[in-house]
Parts: sequence; structure tokens; C-alpha cells
Amino acid sequence: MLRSCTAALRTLQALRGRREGVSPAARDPVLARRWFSTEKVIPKDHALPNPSWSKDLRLLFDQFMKKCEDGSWERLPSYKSKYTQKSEDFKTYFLDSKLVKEQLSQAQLFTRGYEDGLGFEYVIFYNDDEKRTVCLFQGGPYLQGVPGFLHGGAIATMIDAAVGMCAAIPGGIVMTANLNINFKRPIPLCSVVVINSQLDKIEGRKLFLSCNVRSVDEKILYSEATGLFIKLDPEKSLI
Ligand SMILES: CCCCCCCCCCCC(=O)SCCNC(=O)CCNC(=O)[C@H](O)C(C)(C)COP(=O)(O)OP(=O)(O)OC[C@H]1O[C@@H](n2cnc3c(N)ncnc32)[C@H](O)[C@@H]1OP(=O)(O)O
Repeated sequence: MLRSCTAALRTLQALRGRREGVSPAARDPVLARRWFSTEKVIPKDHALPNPSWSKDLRLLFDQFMKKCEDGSWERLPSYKSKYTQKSEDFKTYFLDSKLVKEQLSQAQLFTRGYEDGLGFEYVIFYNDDEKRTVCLFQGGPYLQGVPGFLHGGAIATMIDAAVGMCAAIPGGIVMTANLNINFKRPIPLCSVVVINSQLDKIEGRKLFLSCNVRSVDEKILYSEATGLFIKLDPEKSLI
């Protein structure tokens, strides 16, 4: 808790400084060390346990890590902003280079923008033979909608991210064209749910997927969804 308060304070100070026209590194020595150091910065993999993870989430994580031992399942690492070959391909084919330089340098993955425990805590496992993913998700207090429950937009975001990964592994660079969600039961804030996604069929550039969100004991069906993802055409610009 103390760590997250310190980090939140640092963010606030940085934002205040930005309004006053001071560069972020000049107003924060920790940032400055990180930016100007010649040491290679190893990005933090957020799809690993942290102190905010509940017992349920840790238990499920351990169970799936066991399933990874024979190679049938794979844990997918997750970063706030990591430059990969995929991002490079995306940039080369689809984005204006000026926009990339100025804006992508500050970009962060939406679902990884919160301090530990406050927003989206999750890990996704992938099974290549079955073309499916399982996402273990604990939605924190900043994702509240109706008091005590998760916001529908937060649920939709997490479904989009989980189903999107299930499409992106076989499909490459894909975007969501359609996401249809039935919210059947409200999800209690800070509880753990399991998001099961499945690739149903591929037709040309179209990937059709389905998904359900269940309680850890599988007794409650919280949501069901279907999604259409389109593999981007390198001949077409996005903007
Ligand atoms: C880097 C790290 C990653 C990390 C990955 C992290 C995962 C995060 C996942 C988050 C994903 C997102 O939030 S994505 C953000 C939200 N989505 C968007 O902003 C997408 C906005 N939409 C678009 O830009 C466009 O519509 C596209 C790219 C989706 C498709 O455009 P296009 O490529 O020109 O394709 P187009 O020719 O129109 O359509 C191709 C075929 O699909 C069909 N089609 C297209 N849209 C639809 C539709 N809504 N419903 C039915 N069918 C459709 C067409 O009829 C056609 O069928 P046929 O004639 O061939 O039969």
C-alpha cells in the first residue's frame, strides 16, 4: 500500500510539473536516472503475481503454471509498453511516422495503466492445440461501476483484450471489428473471474471468436461474448 501511495504521489508531482512547463526528468530524479542511464532497462512483466493478488488469483495462477510444464499451455507475458517486432510491423504498415515518434513514445497499454491492485490485474494463458486462451482477472477498486461491482466498460475492455490475444496469436496484427457482450450477472469488485476465449473459425482475414466469463468455481456465468477480429491489410492505411 505504501509503495502504491509513493508511486501515485510521484505521478501527481510529475503531472503538476508538466502543467508548470518543466520536463518530467527535471522534476523527478528517479525518472531522470531511468531515462539517462546507459544501463539497459528490463521492462516489467505484469502478468506475474504481485502483493495485490488475492489467494484465489494466486491459486489459479499456480494451477495454470503447472499446466505449462508439459508445453500444452503457455503464459503470455504482458508489458505496459514494450517495443516488439509486432509493434514495428504495425508502425511500418499502418501509421504515420510523425505520429509514431511524438505519441507512441509515451503510449501505454490501457489495461496496464494503473498502480498494482487498483485496476486490471490479469494473466493470460494460451493453448495452441485448442486455439484458446484463459484469462485470470481480478478487477480492482478503480474499475467500479454500480457500487460494489465492476463497470461494464471495464469488463468489456478485459474481454476485448483476452479475446484479442486469442485472435492475435494465430492471426498476427488484428483489430476488433465487432464485440457483442451479454452481461448476465454483475461481477463483484475485487473478485477473481475466469475469461475463456476460443477461436471458432477463420474466413480469409476474419477471425470469429467466442468467450465466457465465469466465477472461479465455474458455478456463475457472468458474461458471454462473441467477437469478430480482422487481420489488417498491409496495403490499407488505418488513418
Ligand atoms: C502490438 C501488440 C498487440 C497487443 C494486443 C493486445 C490486445 C488488445 C486488443 C484490443 C483490440 C482493440 O481495442 S482494437 C480497437 C477497436 N477497433 C477499432 O478501432 C477498429 C476500427 N475499424 C477498422 O479500422 C476497420 O473497420 C477494420 C481494420 C477492423 C477493418 O477494415 P478493413 O481492413 O478495411 O476491412 P474491410 O475490407 O472493411 O472488411 C474485411 C471483411 O470483414 C468484414 N467486416 C468488417 N467489419 C465488420 C463488422 N463490424 N461486422 C461484420 N463484418 C465486418 C467485411 O465485410 C469484409 O468481409 P468480406 O467481404 O471479406 O467477407
